[in-house]
Amino acid sequence: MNNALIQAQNLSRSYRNGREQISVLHGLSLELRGGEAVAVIGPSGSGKSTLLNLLNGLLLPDSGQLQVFGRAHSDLTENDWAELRRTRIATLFQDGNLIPTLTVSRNIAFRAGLAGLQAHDGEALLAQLDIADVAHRYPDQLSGGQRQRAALACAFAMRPELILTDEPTGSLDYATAQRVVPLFFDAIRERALGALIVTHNPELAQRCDRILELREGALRPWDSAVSS
Ligand SMILES: Nc1ncnc2c1ncn2[C@@H]1O[C@H](COP(=O)(O)OP(=O)(O)OP(=O)(O)O)[C@@H](O)[C@H]1O
Repeated sequence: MNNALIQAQNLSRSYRNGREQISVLHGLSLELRGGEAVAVIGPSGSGKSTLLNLLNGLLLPDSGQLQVFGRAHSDLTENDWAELRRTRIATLFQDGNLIPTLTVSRNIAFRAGLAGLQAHDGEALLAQLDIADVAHRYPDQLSGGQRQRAALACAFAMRPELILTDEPTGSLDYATAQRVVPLFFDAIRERALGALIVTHNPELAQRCDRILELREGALRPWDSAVSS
């Protein structure tokens, strides 16, 4: 049985800027299974954000096939995508996705609530990520690293099956990253999540099951000898 969370074949996506057409992705293929962490690296402007946004339904491909949880993108309505983002796909961007008017605990409870869950493990998540002491604070009262860990706790609180993330450790100092990276991977493995991790952090990339490079519009297995 094929248990791929994502299957993409020959995807292409371009943008139009006035009369200029920018072809960003062309002939991109990808398969991601539950329990698998895949790192995506690539130069600035290569289309990494575009790819994440195709996979969470915020952008549509121009052509190609995309299946998410076994469903063809052409069969998914905007409501279906919204439901997937609420319950099954967590997207975690560098600047976090916290609601500024809610404390950290309430952000977690809210995120879990959207997925129809109660945040039973909210306190445990905060303790694991070493931010229990700031649970009562609002996002603008946190450091960049604390905010990023709070956003991570929110992403896990919704118990996603797929996590799409852009530099999940980008705002963390070295010591905090050393602590948070193993927790991040423990959470992925324990929950058998599929994770697509856009990163420039070699340590994070090396911990993934595969490293793919986005170059000239498509994903290829990363070859450090060629890329260096
Ligand atoms: N809304 C848009 N309209 C026009 N061009 C866009 C749009 N969004 C992105 N682009 C262009 O598409 C290309 C890919 O952008 P994208 O943000 O996906 O790259 P990236 O690999 O995530 O870059 P970075 O690492 O710098 O964040 C870039 O040339 C960018 O200028």
